[in-house]
Amino acid sequence: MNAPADLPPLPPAFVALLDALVPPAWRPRVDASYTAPKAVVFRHNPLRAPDAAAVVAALAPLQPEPVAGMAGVYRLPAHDRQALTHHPLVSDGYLYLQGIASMAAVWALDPQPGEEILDLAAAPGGKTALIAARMGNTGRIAAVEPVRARFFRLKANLQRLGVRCAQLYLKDGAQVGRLVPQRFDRVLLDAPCSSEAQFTRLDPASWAHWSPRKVRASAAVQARLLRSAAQALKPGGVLVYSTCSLSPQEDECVVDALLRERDDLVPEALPWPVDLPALPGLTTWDGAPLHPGLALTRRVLPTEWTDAFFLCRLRKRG
Ligand SMILES: C[S@@+](CC[C@H](N)C(=O)[O-])C[C@H]1O[C@@H](n2cnc3c(N)ncnc32)[C@H](O)[C@@H]1O
Repeated sequence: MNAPADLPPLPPAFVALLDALVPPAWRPRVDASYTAPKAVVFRHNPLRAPDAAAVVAALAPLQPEPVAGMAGVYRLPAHDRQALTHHPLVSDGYLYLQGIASMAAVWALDPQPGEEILDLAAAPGGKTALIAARMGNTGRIAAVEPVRARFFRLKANLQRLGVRCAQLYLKDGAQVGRLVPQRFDRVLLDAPCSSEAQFTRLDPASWAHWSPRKVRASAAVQARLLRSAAQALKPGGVLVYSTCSLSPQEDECVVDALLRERDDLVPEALPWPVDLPALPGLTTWDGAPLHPGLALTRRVLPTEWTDAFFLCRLRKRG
């Protein structure tokens, strides 16, 4: 493998973002995460088989390590990724590869059996399936995805994973709040974003479509979707907003704009299942103050086993 110095550098504008956001104590670990493949995190799918230990034992000779604090979640070294990805237990839906921060978004949503949940940007369906698992396939999930090819992938994934409580809608999520205002107990908006979490110096194609302009365009889409998400939420309900972007314009700034528009939403602390490398959200950016409650949001840092992720939980006043 190439030494880090021989790998292509990250885009300068992105390095400037890391300079602004990542404290010096974290920086070597964050920088190293861009130069080596990551550990593989996956979860047992209780909708296919109830006993996680029995399913995971059948992975032998692979020897996953349980992730402390998250029942049914495991980790394997990066070199086992191919073997796991092509394993029949994965293709048959008993196990699902999913980043730990991605799972934490569903922990933050905290769906309860029997509730009505909106998943406003659902494909390929990893979070929809985890919501269904947390609800024991009871209640109802409305899963929205406007991109046709991704919609059918969502449908196939949910079938493979044994999800029976989801109804799928091929639709622009920005319209949903207007069509069904104050309908859902909980709303997840895992928004389309500039996907900065996917950057790796091992593959410069990972940032080929990224630019500060793309960040601005993503932020505009996110703002429309978040407004719709807030409108679709019942009084007293919980809204989780997440992105796999590090840019504050796509994260705190989008939430800040919503909190300026509506005074019925309150940031809440995230139920945090596991010791993740994360920082509190920003309360200033680019010289401007942001809503102080944004300190309760979390920015998961990219490390050897985590991807960058932003998580925010809001409660609508009852
Ligand atoms: C980050 S991905 C969602 C990942 C998904 N929540 C999961 O865990 O598998 C964002 C999704 O939003 C979809 N999307 C893009 N524009 C949208 C819109 N206007 N309304 C709803 N979803 C949209 C994208 O096609 C993409 O599938």
